[in-house]
Amino acid sequence: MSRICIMGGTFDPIHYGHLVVAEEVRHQFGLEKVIFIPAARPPHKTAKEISKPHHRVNMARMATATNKYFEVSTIELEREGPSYTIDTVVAIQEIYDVDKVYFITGADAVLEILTWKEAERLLSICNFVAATRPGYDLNKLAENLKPLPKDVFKNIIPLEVPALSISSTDIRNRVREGRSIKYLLPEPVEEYIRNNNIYQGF
Ligand SMILES: Nc1ncnc2c1ncn2[C@@H]1O[C@H](COP(=O)(O)OP(=O)(O)OP(=O)(O)O)[C@@H](O)[C@H]1O
Ligand SMILES: O=C(O)c1ccc[n+]([C@@H]2O[C@H](COP(=O)([O-])O)[C@@H](O)[C@H]2O)c1
Repeated sequence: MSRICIMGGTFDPIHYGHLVVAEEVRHQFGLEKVIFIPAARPPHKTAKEISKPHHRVNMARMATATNKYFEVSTIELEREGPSYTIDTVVAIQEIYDVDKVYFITGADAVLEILTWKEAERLLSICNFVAATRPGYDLNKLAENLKPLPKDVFKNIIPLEVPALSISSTDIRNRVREGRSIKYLLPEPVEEYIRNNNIYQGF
């Protein structure tokens, strides 16, 4: 039975914050594969702010090309409607014949998980890794997720990762304002953003 992990995100664009979290989880849990899954329509974000899926997929592919454990799946782009994680996890479990997948979130996302579709069921079929992220306090996890039964809450595994105060929002703002994005994301992605004029009009 394979041990695989999903890193879901809007990835607009993918950056070193995502990559360092994914690599840390892969190594700590001895996972065979990390599948980056760009969301077609992230449930909590409005469509007009988001770049076209093919750009986000291309950037994710470039960023992950040098890590043999990383791959990118377009599974959420092939589905209609909002990209709910519960649907993705169930589909991945069927495709890979895994018992429980690991799903990675940063602290900001996991602190809001009770607003996700079928949160309790999702947490009971997954191992959820909650990575530390600068600006968000994982110590609030127990307080925020108090309504969850204890045996479900225990499926959330907090993990300290090297702190990178990088966000896609900041990168988009920098591009729009003509500021440098060097060293915040892999060079091929930086070049792709430049060549395709992404984020200029955001
Ligand atoms: N610097 C970071 N450190 C830890 N986790 C992160 C970091 N950046 C993103 N993540 C996590 O990666 C996942 C995907 O994030 P997402 O693609 O929305 O990036 P983002 O930088 O948060 O984007 P935006 O600024 O547009 O909201 C989320 O679970 C998020 O918490
Ligand atoms: O399933 C949900 O209801 C749900 C609600 C919000 C976010 N998510 C997922 O969480 C991941 C990170 O989301 P985001 O918006 O921070 O990029 C991404 O894979 C989203 O599809 C999922």
